[in-house]
Amino acid sequence: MSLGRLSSATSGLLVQSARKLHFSASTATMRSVVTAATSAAPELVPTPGTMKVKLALCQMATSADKVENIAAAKSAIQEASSSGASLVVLPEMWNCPYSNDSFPSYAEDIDAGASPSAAALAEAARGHAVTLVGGSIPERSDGKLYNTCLVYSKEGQLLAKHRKVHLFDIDIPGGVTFKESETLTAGQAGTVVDTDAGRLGIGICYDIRFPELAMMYTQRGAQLLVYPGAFNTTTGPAHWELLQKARAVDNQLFVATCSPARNPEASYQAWGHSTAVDPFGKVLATTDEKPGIVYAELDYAELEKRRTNMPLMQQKRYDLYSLLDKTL
Ligand SMILES: NC(=O)CC(=O)C(=O)O
Repeated sequence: MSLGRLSSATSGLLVQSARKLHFSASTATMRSVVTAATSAAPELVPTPGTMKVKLALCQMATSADKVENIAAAKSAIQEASSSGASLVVLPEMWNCPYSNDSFPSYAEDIDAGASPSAAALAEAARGHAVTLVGGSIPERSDGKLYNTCLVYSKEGQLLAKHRKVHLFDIDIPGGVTFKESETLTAGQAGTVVDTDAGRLGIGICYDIRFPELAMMYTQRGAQLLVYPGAFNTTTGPAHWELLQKARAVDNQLFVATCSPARNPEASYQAWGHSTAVDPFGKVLATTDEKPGIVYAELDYAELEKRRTNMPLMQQKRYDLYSLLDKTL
């Protein structure tokens, strides 16, 4: 399945769901609402064949020096590959400090071929023959900025580009205040991509808080959800692991996150704790806030096992959920 077809199919799914919601809301009688709701069960795309994958989550130290950050990314990919990883993940915003002051000046135009960060990722993926989920970088496109993740094949071919769809705009007094929307624009589509390391659903950081996105990826047959992310010292201890376990258990698939290491000098204190969770909610591997690489062995046969033991997908009451707001 090509990226284009998967991407447009996924965004098609979004549009389709929106249409269904609109239809239910504008229907006058309960009878017609019931008709709409009973046809709401989504088509489930089967997961691809099973395989075992060695995953590496590169919790890089990042600084204000882009050249240094690119060199650090290359060296982390090389180390991960030398340790036998076939799937390598980088953190959110690995080429710059995580701040609205930095995003515009570090942004690169990927589509115009003017992106030293993207060129380095392609070269490293090809040179070390790894599937690479290249964290994210600020992308400039048509006068707008996006928080963008690039996925490369082991031949160095760009397979997918995911722009963070849920921007991180929060205000927790005494904790953390951040408004990505001051500089960034939200992406408009989800991303499911077939790779040599399985079918991946891609989200970036705050995207993990939205179960609907993960659920749609699951319906498209994803085996692993990958979230490059930079939670912080307020939300990290409270929600980081909880959300990963929740997405894994709700959807009975693997979840992986990759954070930058904490930089005590930075205005934004990243939580770190890059983690891999299995379909039963078990933490396979994790770390603290310091730089390092987290490795995990993923066996996609686990999805089938857990989904047979506990057939949640078949037991869902799609016929009921969209009626709850009418009947409660
Ligand atoms: N940085 C993010 O996008 C998300 C985050 O820190 C949180 O959800 O908490």
